[in-house]
Amino acid sequence: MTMPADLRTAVLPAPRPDRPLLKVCGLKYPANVAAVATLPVDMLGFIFAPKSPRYAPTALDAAQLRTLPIAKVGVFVDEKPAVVRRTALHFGLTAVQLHGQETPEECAELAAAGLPVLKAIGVGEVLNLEQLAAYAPHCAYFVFDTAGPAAGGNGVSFDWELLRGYSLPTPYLLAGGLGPANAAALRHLQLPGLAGFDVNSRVEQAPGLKDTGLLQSFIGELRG
Ligand SMILES: O=C(O)c1ccccc1N[C@@H]1O[C@H](COP(=O)(O)O)[C@@H](O)[C@H]1O
Repeated sequence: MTMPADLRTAVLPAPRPDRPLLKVCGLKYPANVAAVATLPVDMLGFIFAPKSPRYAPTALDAAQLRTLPIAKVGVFVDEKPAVVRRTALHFGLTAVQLHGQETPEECAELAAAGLPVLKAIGVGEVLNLEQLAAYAPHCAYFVFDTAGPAAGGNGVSFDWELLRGYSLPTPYLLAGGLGPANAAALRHLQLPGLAGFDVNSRVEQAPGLKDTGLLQSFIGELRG
């Protein structure tokens, strides 16, 4: 099942030379989705992992998402590719973020079906870049997130210097505990391959409910 082009309401943004991309992840309430979509952000993320407190499908409005003219990224954890494709079609997702132990072959299968893949990589005290090479040809972006007790949304940052030696051609979003507390550091952060930032639990009032005021001040501080 290939994603029909006419059901896609947005394309996944490419890295920009003038500023870092910003993805706001973990949305679920339609009014909050609409409010965040008016901010100068590049991608919205929706969690389709049942164990997450940000699990979105029961609250989301599929018709709203299908027509929202912004890139929409569905986040899945070790989900069957057929289910990922069906969900993407139903909600009009632009791309999928695979946040579990998915293989390069699974990434390749979804990319071949017309769904750009963001592969999340949990980073601990070391980062094995050699293991990532097999994913690189099939992924639009990597998402480097802190390894932790939950698959994602742990709200904790890792040592970004681990990415200083990054040399793969795939750009990446930095994730893990990003928000107002580290906006100033992010503003000056320069790392090879860094395309932008992914914010989630540090910019919300409650799981799945983003704080638009906090986001506005974060964006202001990030972009100056
Ligand atoms: O947010 C979740 O609940 C979640 C659940 C399962 C997979 C991924 C999830 N979120 C992703 O986690 C990172 C970092 O989030 P945080 O800033 O540390 O809260 C982010 O990429 C989300 O996409």
